[in-house]
Amino acid sequence: MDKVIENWDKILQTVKADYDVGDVAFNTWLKPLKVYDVRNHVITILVPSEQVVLINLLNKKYKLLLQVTICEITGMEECEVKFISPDEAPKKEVSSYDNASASTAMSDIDRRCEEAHLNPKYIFDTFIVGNNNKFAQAAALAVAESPGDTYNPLFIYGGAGLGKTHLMHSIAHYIIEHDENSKVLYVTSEEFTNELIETIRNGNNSAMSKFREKYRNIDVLLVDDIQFIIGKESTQEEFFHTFNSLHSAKKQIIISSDKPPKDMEILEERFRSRFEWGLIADITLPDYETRMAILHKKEEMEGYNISEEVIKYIATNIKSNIRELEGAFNKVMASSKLEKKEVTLELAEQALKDIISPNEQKVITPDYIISVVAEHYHVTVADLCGNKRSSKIVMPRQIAMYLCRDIIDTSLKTIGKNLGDRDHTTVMHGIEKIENELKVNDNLRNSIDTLKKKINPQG
Ligand SMILES: Nc1ncnc2c1ncn2[C@@H]1O[C@H](COP(=O)(O)OP(=O)(O)OP(=O)(O)O)[C@@H](O)[C@H]1O
Repeated sequence: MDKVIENWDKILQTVKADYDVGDVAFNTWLKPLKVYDVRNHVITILVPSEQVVLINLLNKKYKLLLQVTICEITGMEECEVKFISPDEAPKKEVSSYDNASASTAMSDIDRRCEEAHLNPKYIFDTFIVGNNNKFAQAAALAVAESPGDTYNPLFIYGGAGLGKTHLMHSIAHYIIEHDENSKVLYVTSEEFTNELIETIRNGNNSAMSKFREKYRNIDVLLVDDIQFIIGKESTQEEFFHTFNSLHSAKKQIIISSDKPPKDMEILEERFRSRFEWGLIADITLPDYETRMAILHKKEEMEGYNISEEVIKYIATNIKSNIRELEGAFNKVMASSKLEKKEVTLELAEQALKDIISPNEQKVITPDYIISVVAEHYHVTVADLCGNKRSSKIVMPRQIAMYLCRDIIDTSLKTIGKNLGDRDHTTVMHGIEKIENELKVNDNLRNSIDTLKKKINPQG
């Protein structure tokens, strides 16, 4: 056990060097893996939840390479590598021996990134730089290299699904990796609001002091989608004081929004001027070359080999949003797997017929709503469509049902079909559950509000 744990970093680095694994593939696939247990030559490896759907790929591409390298480095005669998802890790044992082992294997940096709720895939290495975002990327890197120094605050703005969150997480990852003492906190403005609502509801001073300590006693604060605090008075007030306190202590603040401060019509002047103190960087729509590069990177990271014709078809037709571009790519791949057919132009056209409309009007589909909800709650689309019953998955699943009905009036049957072939009565129950909860739960109302604006910013 100890030998595998002790040498885990070395094992991964050796696989990388000996088998020519590129940086992006390494950071995406190998780096997040943790040793969970070693027994009778079986090495159980914990796969992070976002990658669970891709366990097949790990088995196909990396299992053998890991087995050979583990034997080489530890001197074991033979071993069997087994990948498991966090859900399969037996709960009882996690709290004792194996948990200690797993956390030993997890580096301090990984732990801090996980605590900061950062998506391991959102790093500078996986961010494609094009004409649409090169200024924002350069500004982000400059801030990451010397936080609190040059541009404070950094204000990144742009339309939905264009990479603001990816860039913010990249900054946070970079700072955590390069400064072991830095205290970095990433929140969406929705999380900030919900936490404040909860604190106010508790109604005691110590809860409020705790909240303030959490947000004011840090080195870097990243607040995503600040536009959602507009009009929420207590949240604005609290954020204003948080901002002032951090800024005057020369702590770095990074904010994202869908518009520049000057166009945020009902933003109070005191915020507008503060947001303009530092640097404002925009991200615009990606051009054709950038869309192609993003699809190629996705193809490389997920280990596919798709014809150029199909990639061009997707890049030519999906122009407005990178989240949709990725969604279209995923849909084509899922269709090929489901129908057990090769990825051809014909298959892509068929798979995307609901998304690519002839008159180029933006179409909101149930699939798109499901993907936005999945991303928002840090779960995968496969989780929402699958059978897991943990509350972390059930609630977002019911929210997806509710939003499909509420925004595009999808029939119960179609919602069920899109969410893993569920029965219409299950869907009806899910929707009712959310409707009832909305009557009494401020946090949920706030979250649904945010999701609706994300899905249909013009709505
Ligand atoms: N330049 C890029 N290179 C690679 N992937 C990108 C790039 N820009 C965006 N993406 C991907 O597109 C998806 C959507 O990006 P992201 O969530 O960062 O958008 P956003 O601007 O924060 O959207 P929203 O305003 O709706 O929250 C993510 O999966 C992200 O990794």
